[in-house]
Amino acid sequence: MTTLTIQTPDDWHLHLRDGDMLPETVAATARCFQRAIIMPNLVPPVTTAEMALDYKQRILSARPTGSSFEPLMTLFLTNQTSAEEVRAAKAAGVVAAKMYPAGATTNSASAVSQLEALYPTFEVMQEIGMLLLVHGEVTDAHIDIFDREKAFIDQKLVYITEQFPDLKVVFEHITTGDAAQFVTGASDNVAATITPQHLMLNRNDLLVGGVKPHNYCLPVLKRSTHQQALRDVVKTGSSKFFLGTDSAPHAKDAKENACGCAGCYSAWSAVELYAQVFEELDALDKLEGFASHHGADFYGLARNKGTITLVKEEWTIPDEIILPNGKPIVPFYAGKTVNWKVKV
Ligand SMILES: NC(=O)N[C@@H](CC(=O)O)C(=O)O
Ligand SMILES: [Zn+2]
Ligand SMILES: [Zn+2]
Repeated sequence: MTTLTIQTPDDWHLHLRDGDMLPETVAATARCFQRAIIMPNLVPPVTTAEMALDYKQRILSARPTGSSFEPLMTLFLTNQTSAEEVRAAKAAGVVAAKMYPAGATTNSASAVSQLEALYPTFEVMQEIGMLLLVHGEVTDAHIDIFDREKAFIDQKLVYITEQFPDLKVVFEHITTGDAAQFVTGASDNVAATITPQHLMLNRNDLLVGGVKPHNYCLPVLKRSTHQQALRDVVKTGSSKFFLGTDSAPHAKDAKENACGCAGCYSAWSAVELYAQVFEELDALDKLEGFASHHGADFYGLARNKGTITLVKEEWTIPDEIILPNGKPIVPFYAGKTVNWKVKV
């Protein structure tokens, strides 16, 4: 196969950041995605309906001329998020609320430390049809970083999904066979996003032959058996799994640092890298469902009308991207060859 046309895809997990970064990040995603779920972990985080609407305007203003890209906004949950705020967000068109355990990842210091305090809020979300998106890792110091996703399932997610059976939950950026198995066995109200890096890489790609800071993201890459389990589950074509790049840019000097930031900036090549993975799996016929159907269906939104065409064509991801402020970012898979390209 040398060309592949699919309905226009959406990115169900994306970090665009803010300010100076927006012209770069919005254009990179709008090149092939129609919509994206915009993560709210700014500084300060997007905790109110009003902040979400303001942020949405900044994103819309940063779109390239002629782009019809649609940001879908989310609310950042804290211990204090009230049911009223969630209702106001829903009325303002916010589609989901994001739960980060406090300290789990980038800019999550003010996130949730008392999950139980949010149960009345979950009750309201369930009632009004606001989705719950979770960064599924516990943060207890004594839990090994490679076990934090599994511990989150056992300690939190089983309980949440049982107590709130009508709440739609997206288990974001899953990294383990345990998560794939949990989601597969859970009700139709539970789904998951999967990133390109967790399908393509395992922890050897992070740690063997020198530490590779540009492959460092959270949840951290796991052993190859988990990578294989994620590849197996997307190959099934199950509608519970869909595309979420977790494209998460950080300045080059913040990644190549004694205390490097977590996040891979994959927007430049994400849809092509997914195509490469599905081709390796001999499952290119499953790409469209994963990229363009399952997410919209789960969110209860219409599927996109347009199409994109991928062409079998080798190209090399740039070593660096220079932001308008002169700062470099190293994209995910920098300097490496990709064998599909979106035709523009
Ligand atoms: N995935 C990451 O490694 N980083 C994300 C945060 C997140 O999605 O956990 C970021 O905002 O940088
Ligand atoms: Zn996360
Ligand atoms: Zn993320």
